[in-house]
Amino acid sequence: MSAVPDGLVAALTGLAGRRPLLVASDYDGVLAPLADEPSAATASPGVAEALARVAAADGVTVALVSGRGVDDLRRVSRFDGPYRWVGSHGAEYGGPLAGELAGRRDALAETLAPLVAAVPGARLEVKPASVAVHVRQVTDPVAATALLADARAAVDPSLTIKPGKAVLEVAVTDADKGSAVRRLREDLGAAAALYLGDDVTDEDVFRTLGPADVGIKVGEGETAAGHRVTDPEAVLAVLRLLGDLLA
Ligand SMILES: O=P(O)(O)OC[C@H]1O[C@H](O[C@H]2O[C@H](CO)[C@@H](O)[C@H](O)[C@H]2O)[C@H](O)[C@@H](O)[C@@H]1O
Repeated sequence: MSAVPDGLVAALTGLAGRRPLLVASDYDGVLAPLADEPSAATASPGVAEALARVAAADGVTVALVSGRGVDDLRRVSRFDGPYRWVGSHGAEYGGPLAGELAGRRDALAETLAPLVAAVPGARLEVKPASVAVHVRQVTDPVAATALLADARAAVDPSLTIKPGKAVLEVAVTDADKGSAVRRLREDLGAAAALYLGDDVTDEDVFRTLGPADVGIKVGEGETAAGHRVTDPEAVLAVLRLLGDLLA
């Protein structure tokens, strides 16, 4: 099977004629293969060039929409282009977050730190608007599942819980990627949008897409996206094809 299924080639061909066009993508598991350590998730070779080519087309805006904080996303991706940077699942939009959130986030980190410290391999990631409990490197699956359940039970139930791949995030804002992409579209007056994502939080975006848009789920699992590709390698093929169609 070709990396880009025929139905998706047709959809991208139609999309390439629309302006203004928003091309938005999640990062981890999409533009970068998943890695054991969050800081080791470097972008797939060729992706930076493919994204830059898409962004160079007239009337096209590329946006990076990540659960990571924007500073972290810039550092780990090493992308450097005329992109819109949306971080912290949409909470960081057009600039850093207000400082008062940091106190609530730090209190949350204090609550979760002892739980994480008690499970070998678990890791606590403190981000601008959330705290993530990672279990990718916990070798005992029972301990991993129990830690995620304990973390959920330990926090104020009014906080926003975001499950993901071997991770549970607790956020001090109720931002979501779907609202962020809707806002991007309004800012740009976009006639159509493309969105690529692989995880639970990306479904908030797929659910907002309309008939003129193209949603692409990367990998397995239930999705509201209209299209699917297998992995980040196939994402590179999609971006290269889109670059050709826009040229
Ligand atoms: O919205 P994304 O750009 O996909 O970011 C989602 C989370 O990605 C990172 O965690 C995930 O990727 C790690 C590196 O591959 C992996 O080790 C971890 O198991 C995954 O859950 C990041 O660390 C989180 O902050 C992001 O929210």
